Amino acid sequence: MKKTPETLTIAGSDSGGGAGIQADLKTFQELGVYGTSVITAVTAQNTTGVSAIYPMTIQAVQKQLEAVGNDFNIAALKTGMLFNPGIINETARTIKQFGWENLVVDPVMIAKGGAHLLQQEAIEALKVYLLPLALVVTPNIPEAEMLTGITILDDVSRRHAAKEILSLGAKAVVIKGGHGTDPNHSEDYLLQSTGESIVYRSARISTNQTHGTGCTFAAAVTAELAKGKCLQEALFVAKQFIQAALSDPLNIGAGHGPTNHAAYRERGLEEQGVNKIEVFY
Ligand SMILES: Nc1ncnc2c1ncn2[C@@H]1O[C@H](COP(=O)(O)OP(=O)(O)O)[C@@H](O)[C@H]1O
Ligand SMILES: Cc1ncc(COP(=O)(O)OP(=O)(O)O)c(N)n1
Repeated sequence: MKKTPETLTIAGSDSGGGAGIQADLKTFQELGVYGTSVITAVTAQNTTGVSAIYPMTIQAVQKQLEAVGNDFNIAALKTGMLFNPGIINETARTIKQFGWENLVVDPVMIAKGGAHLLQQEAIEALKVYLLPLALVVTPNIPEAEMLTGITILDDVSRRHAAKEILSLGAKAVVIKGGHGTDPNHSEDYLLQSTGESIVYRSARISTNQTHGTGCTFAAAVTAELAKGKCLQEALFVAKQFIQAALSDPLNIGAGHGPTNHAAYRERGLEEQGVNKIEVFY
């Protein structure tokens, strides 16, 4: 009997479909896993920005988590926009209750247009309650800076920030390079609690179709973990997936358009040219 791995995303809804729950479910589907979802907030959002945020009540989050936990066999899960300390506490409590492993924490804080998707006072709750449960945390550069107070200017400060995040209890951290200053490359830096580090480097694609890159990347990692890949392999596939999604733009909307979630499946595993991923140990 065919057994499709079951996954969960705990995140906000993006009415524009490029980030949040919508990006996660599309990515899960593309990578061949079954996706369930717990919605933490509804955002009114399109490619030009976020115009309103409606957080769910803690009870609404709790009921969704229970419904999923009582019926599905979650092989891997991710968190995205969690918005406030109450939702974070409830999420952490339930993850422990159901014994869910393979947790990918994408510490979503600020959308591209500047909207705050995490309250300032929730950063502490994220650090104290959620990060210690994570198999991997996937901050972008500004999020890593907010979590640590360290300004990331070069490889040394990036490693320093990664170490600081590991000290909060996560087993691994990937500081993503989309906000980096290298005009030619985007580098994602993995540091594991074992001390092992890997750099995943791709060509930087010149495009404004970048809405939801972080959500899509973390969802791809989650899908691959659910299929039984180790973290290092899951990150490699996720980097390939996002590179394909960026290099074949859909050109939708007037602002930062969504990435193309179908590109990886449609174009296959192109490992040359713009889709080449280099790995440095
Ligand atoms: N212009 C780009 N070209 C190539 N890869 C990119 C580009 N922008 C982002 N990425 C990749 O997308 C993923 C998400 O990174 P990032 O944009 O830093 O996250 P976020 O969306 O959370 O801000 C990473 O794998 C990063 O390397
Ligand atoms: C509902 C929702 N969740 C997360 C985000 C942020 O997504 P991200 O992948 O970091 O992409 P950008 O906002 O930076 O494009 C969001 N916008 N909405």
